[in-house]
Amino acid sequence: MASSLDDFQVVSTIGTGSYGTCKKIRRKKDGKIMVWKEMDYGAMSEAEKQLLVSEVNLLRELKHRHIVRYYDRIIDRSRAVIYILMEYCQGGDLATVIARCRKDGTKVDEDFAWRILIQITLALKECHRRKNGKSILHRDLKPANIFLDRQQNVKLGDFGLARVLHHETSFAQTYVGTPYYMSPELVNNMSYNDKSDVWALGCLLYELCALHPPFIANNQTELNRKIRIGDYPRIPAKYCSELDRIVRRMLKVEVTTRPSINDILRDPIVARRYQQVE
Ligand SMILES: CNC(=O)c1c(C)[nH]c(/C=C2\C(=O)Nc3ccc(Cl)cc32)c1C
Repeated sequence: MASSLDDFQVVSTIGTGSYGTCKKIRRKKDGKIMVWKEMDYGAMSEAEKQLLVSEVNLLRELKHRHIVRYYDRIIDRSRAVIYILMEYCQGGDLATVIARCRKDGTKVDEDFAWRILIQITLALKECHRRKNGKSILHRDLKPANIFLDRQQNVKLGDFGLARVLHHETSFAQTYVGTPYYMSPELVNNMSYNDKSDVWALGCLLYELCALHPPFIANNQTELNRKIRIGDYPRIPAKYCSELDRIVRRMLKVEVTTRPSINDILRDPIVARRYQQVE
């Protein structure tokens, strides 16, 4: 039976972004804690609304232990708002973890970094696995879209909708984030592909260790130049050379020499760590 707004009680607001607002909610019938993401589609064109519907339908297909579970959607046509109901991740997001480490002057444990690498790689493997010809590329991999459940398992969230939100006429086009994770092929106006997610994963791992992205600049032109060159300092010395080597593989400027998600999982170092993490 389809959900309705009256089936839920809002507990608190847990995040806001260019897309809308995230709220912690409780289902009245059984007390189950969930999250809904409220998105105002009133300013969207018909094409964008169609894209939003197809993206949300794709979310329904993604059932994986390292992907934030999609449960349902509620459409309030009177207010032109869609509510996307998803799994609650008690550990919050990785952006908050990194900000806390920066504030406290601490670093994340190496084991945690390996767990993030392996579990997000497994999530991306599921997304890149072709489903009736449709590959679900994430397009917006960043610390704020990586979540932790109560058992510190890692979950990839906030899917696909990036294509709608970054659409040229979309209300969310007021781009709030600097695209630190933009791949060289995107800087060169080539198409997004599954190795662009690998580049973004490399940037994410680098930022998790160094507490800042690999490529930083004061303006887009300078950032694009640095990304094209692909030059950046090693991750902090406290992290082993094996982790540094994996990050360097993912940050290969040339797409053809950059590993695929399956190449990463086949890497002997990752395979050995995989046994410890899963
Ligand atoms: C400080 N962060 C939090 O307290 C927090 C917690 C405990 N959960 C979240 C966010 C989500 C959460 O718990 N489940 C989610 C599913 C999709 C999206 Cl886009 C976000 C979430 C956040 C931002």
